Amino acid sequence: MKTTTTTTTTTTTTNNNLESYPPPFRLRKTPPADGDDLTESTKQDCPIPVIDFQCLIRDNKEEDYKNCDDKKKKLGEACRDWGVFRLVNHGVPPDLLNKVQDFAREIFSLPFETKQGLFTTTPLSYFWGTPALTPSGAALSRSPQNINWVEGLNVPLTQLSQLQLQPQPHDQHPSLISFRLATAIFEAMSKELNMDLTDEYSKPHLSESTGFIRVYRYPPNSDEEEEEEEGGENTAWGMDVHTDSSVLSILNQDQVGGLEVLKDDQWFTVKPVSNTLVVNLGDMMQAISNDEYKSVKHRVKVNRYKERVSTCYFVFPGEGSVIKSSKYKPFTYSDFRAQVQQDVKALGYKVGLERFKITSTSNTITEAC
Ligand SMILES: O=C(O)CCC(=O)C(=O)O
Ligand SMILES: [Fe+2]
Repeated sequence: MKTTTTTTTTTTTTNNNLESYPPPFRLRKTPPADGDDLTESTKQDCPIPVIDFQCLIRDNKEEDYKNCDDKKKKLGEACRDWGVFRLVNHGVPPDLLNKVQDFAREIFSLPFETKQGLFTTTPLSYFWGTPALTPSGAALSRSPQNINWVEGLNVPLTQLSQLQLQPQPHDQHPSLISFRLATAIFEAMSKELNMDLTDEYSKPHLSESTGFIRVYRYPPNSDEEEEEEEGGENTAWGMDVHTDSSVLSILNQDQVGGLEVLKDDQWFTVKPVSNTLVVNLGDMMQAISNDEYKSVKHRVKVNRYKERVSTCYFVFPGEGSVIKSSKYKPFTYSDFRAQVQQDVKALGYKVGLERFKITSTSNTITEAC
């Protein structure tokens, strides 16, 4: 079934500036003449749950908004059944979201060699071919056969103010807006889970200091040879199937589409809808909720003709805050991150929460293989 898609002010174009891409990504293909060049998946219906942010915050203030009750219930269902939802009425000025993306687009459009050398003196780090980075922002290496069709910019939330974004009034600063939004969503979830936020362990579940913002650019891929080999299917992945390590990941995507989430062994496209954000629950949220909520498996497909840009804010617990859960042995976020880094280096993939799971027979860590 075909559904209508609203368009944003941010334009998405076929890139003629091929030298801005990392060399393996410099493929070019002209979009079909009828202009119908979005992926098939962006034309499908989108069943991802929709959550009204205004209702979540009203509920936190203990006000009696009867018509919000259903929406609160919906939050619980979204977190339990999907691990992802679309957030509407989120209150983040669209101008600000566009500014961040436009700023990143300008940097992405610089020649590849310039981007590689530019960031020794700025808080930004540039990476490509993998989204797996060390804590200092360097890309973990990948084999050439296994590169992700993506390049990105990473900036710690605490250093965002050093970037030359257009000046904002103090309380409108992107880092403050991002953290406030994440905190409000987390509080609504904690309430839905009947978690006691006055508990000494609960407070540092979200920290401003460990969060980072990433902007990704996914170059188009329409490699004819790959298409023939795979019977017409485009085999390049912007991002392979994974779960986020975060508590929450808040995502703003442009109109190209390609993000897919897994539910009950079925893949669903998260259709781009302007002025909405996508909230993914990450591994930390799954652990904090004793596996009641789930960390959503997701992946990113690349478009054949158009590059895609997305911005993502990842929010984590404080480095040393202990995650206590009935399902996992206590661990800190830094323990978790170190384990992920070790697994990616040694095995080529993240094992994740399984590493910390309490097994039924013993309290030892479950081995990956
Ligand atoms: O670009 C996207 O839509 C998703 C990015 C993502 O999944 C990630 O960075 O973990
Ligand atoms: Fe992700």
